[in-house]
Amino acid sequence: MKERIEVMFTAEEITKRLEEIAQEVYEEFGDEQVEMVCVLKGGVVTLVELAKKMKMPVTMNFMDVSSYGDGTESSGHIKILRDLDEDITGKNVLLVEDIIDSGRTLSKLRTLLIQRNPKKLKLCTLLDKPDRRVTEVPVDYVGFTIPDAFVVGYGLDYAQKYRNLDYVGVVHFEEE
Ligand SMILES: O=P(O)(O)OC[C@H]1O[C@H](OP(=O)(O)OP(=O)(O)O)[C@H](O)[C@@H]1O
Ligand code: HPA
Repeated sequence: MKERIEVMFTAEEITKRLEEIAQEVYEEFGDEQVEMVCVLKGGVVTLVELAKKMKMPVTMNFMDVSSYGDGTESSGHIKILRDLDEDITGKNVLLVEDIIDSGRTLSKLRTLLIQRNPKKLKLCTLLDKPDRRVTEVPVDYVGFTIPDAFVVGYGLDYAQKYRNLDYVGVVHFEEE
């Protein structure tokens, strides 16, 4: 099988949407400092690109959780592989993800971070796939709502590949 990638959102469309989200975030936090928390690995591209558009002072921190193997199916388990290295108590926190699918990852992370008493916690995802939702989670900023298709690019992978694409595309699996 070989993979063919069909463009869903171009680099320009994503950039424009992230600019809009940065503006919405500014309307929420104003000039107060925001701790941007990235969920590795997929969230890293969105976090970096969004951070460049933010108008207030931001700091960055990283968590690594795992819910998927090498394929396209959720394992149903979330493992914290790396935790934040700073306390978020009393801070404005913006959790940045690449995609919400079943909702398990973000829901679990949200519960975990709320227990640490941030001043405010807002959730942002580049992509939302509501058809696949198993666990509801309130998301504050959504880049694009997409149908149930397996997508790659802009941080998202298939078997660890394609994270570096500057666009988001649907993967089609074809006979060689
Ligand atoms: O809503 P869910 O069904 O929980 O799926 C979403 C999660 O799955 C992907 O991460 P993955 O575990 O594949 O790790 P990665 O970011 O390192 O690719 C994605 O980056 C989200 O974190
Ligand atoms: O569509 C997807 N692509 C890549 N990783 C994912 N993790 C959940 N959904 C997806």
